Amino acid sequence: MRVTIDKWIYGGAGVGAASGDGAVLSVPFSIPGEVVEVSDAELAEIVTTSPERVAPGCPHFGACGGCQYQHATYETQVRLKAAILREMLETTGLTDLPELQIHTDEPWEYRNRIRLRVGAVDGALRVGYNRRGSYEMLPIRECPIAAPLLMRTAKAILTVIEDAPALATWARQIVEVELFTNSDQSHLQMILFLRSDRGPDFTHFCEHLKKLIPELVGAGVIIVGASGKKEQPGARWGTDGLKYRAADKEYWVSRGSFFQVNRFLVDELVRLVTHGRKGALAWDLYAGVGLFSRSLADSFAEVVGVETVIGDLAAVLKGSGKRAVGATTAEFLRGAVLQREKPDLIVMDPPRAGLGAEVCELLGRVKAREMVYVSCDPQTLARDLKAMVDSGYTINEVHMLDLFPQTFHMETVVVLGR
Ligand SMILES: C[S@@+](CC[C@H](N)C(=O)[O-])C[C@H]1O[C@@H](n2cnc3c(N)ncnc32)[C@H](O)[C@@H]1O
Repeated sequence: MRVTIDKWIYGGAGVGAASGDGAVLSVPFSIPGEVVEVSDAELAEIVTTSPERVAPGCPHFGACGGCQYQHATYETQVRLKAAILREMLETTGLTDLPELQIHTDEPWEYRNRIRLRVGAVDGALRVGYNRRGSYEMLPIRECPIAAPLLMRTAKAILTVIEDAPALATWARQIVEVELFTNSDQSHLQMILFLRSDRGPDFTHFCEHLKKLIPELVGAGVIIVGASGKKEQPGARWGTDGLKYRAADKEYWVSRGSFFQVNRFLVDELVRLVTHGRKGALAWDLYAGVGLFSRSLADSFAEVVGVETVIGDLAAVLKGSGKRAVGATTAEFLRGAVLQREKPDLIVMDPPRAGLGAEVCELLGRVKAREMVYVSCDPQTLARDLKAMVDSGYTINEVHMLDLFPQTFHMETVVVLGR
C-alpha cells in the first residue's frame, strides 16, 4: 500500500493517508513528506526520499527496540518532536500557548545509564537489548547513544567471564546488567540482576573486572528469582553509590537511585528550573537525590524536598532552611493544604505516570505564585496541565529539552503562574 507521510506521532512512527481508501496508517522509520510502500505495517520501500533522511549511526538501528529516529537528521528529530509536543498540548484543549523553546546538546554518547540483557546466543554469552516490538533479546556490539565507558564495561564483563572458567556456572545466573557512570565517565556503578546468588564469586568477579575497568567503584547484586517473586538485594562490592558533579554541585547517587539520564543536558535542566527564582519557601516534589533542591537552597530561605525513596535526599537536604520529607507527594500535599501552607515556588518532576487527579486538585488549592513542572511524558503532562489550567493556573513558558536524542522520548519543562 502506498502512503504519503504527513507527520510524526508520539511513539516513534510517521503517519499518513494511504492512496486509494485514504486510511490513516502509521509507518515506522518514515519521514514527513516521504511517499512509502507499506507491507504488514512495516516500511517496505521508500518511493520518494526525504532530503532529511540520513544513514543511521548504529548497526543495530531498526532491529533494536531502543531508538526510533536515527534515520532522520538531528535537526529534523528536534523540529518534529517539538511539533508532536505542541500538537499533544493543543489537542488536550490547551490553547494560547507561549512559543515553545528548544534546548539540545550532543545527540550521541549522552546516556549515563544503560540496562542490558545478558544471555547465551549460539553457545556464547552476549549482551543485548530487546528486539523492536518483542521481548526477544537482540545481541548488540555497540550502543552509540551510551557513554563509551558503558559498552566498554559490558564487553569487559563478557571477557572476564570467558577468561575465568570458574565463573561459568555462576555467570549463567546473570539475567541483566545495569551500568551507570558520572558525567565525565570517571566513576562507574554496576548492578547485576541474577536468578540466584550462590558462592563467593561476586567479589572475585568484581576484582577481575576492576583490572579492566578501573572506573568501577562499586557493584551490587539483585536477585530477581522466579517470575512474580519480589526482587531481593544480594552481594555488594565497593562503594554503594557514586559522586556525580552537575550544575556546580556534587551529588551522591546511591546504586539504583534515579538520576537524569542525559549527561550533557543536566546543567541546562537545573538552570531552567531554578535560575533567577528566589523567595521564602520552595517545594521540590519528587525530589530524587535533590538535583533541584540543592540549587533552590541557594536562593530560597527554606526548601522542602519530598521523595518516597528518601535516603540520598535526607543526607544532603539538612541543616538550616532545608528539609527532606519521606512521603508521597499526595500525602505531603494533603497535610500542607490543611496547614494552609503557601510556597513561592513548587517544582515537580514526577515519573512517567505524571501527577494524577488528586495531586492536581491539591495543587489547585495551594495556589502557589509559580510552579515548574518537569515531565518525561507529554501525554500525562498534557492531562495534568489541563487540570491545573482549569483550576486557575496559566502557562507562561514551555521548554522542550531533548534529553533522549535518536528516540521518541522528550523532556518538557513548563512554567505556570497565577
Ligand atoms: C523523574 S524522577 C525525578 C527526580 C529528581 N527531580 C531529579 O531530577 O533527579 C521522579 C522521582 O520521584 C520519586 N517518586 C515516585 N513516586 C513518587 C510519589 N508518589 N511521591 C514522591 N516521590 C515519588 C521517584 O523515587 C524519583 O526519585
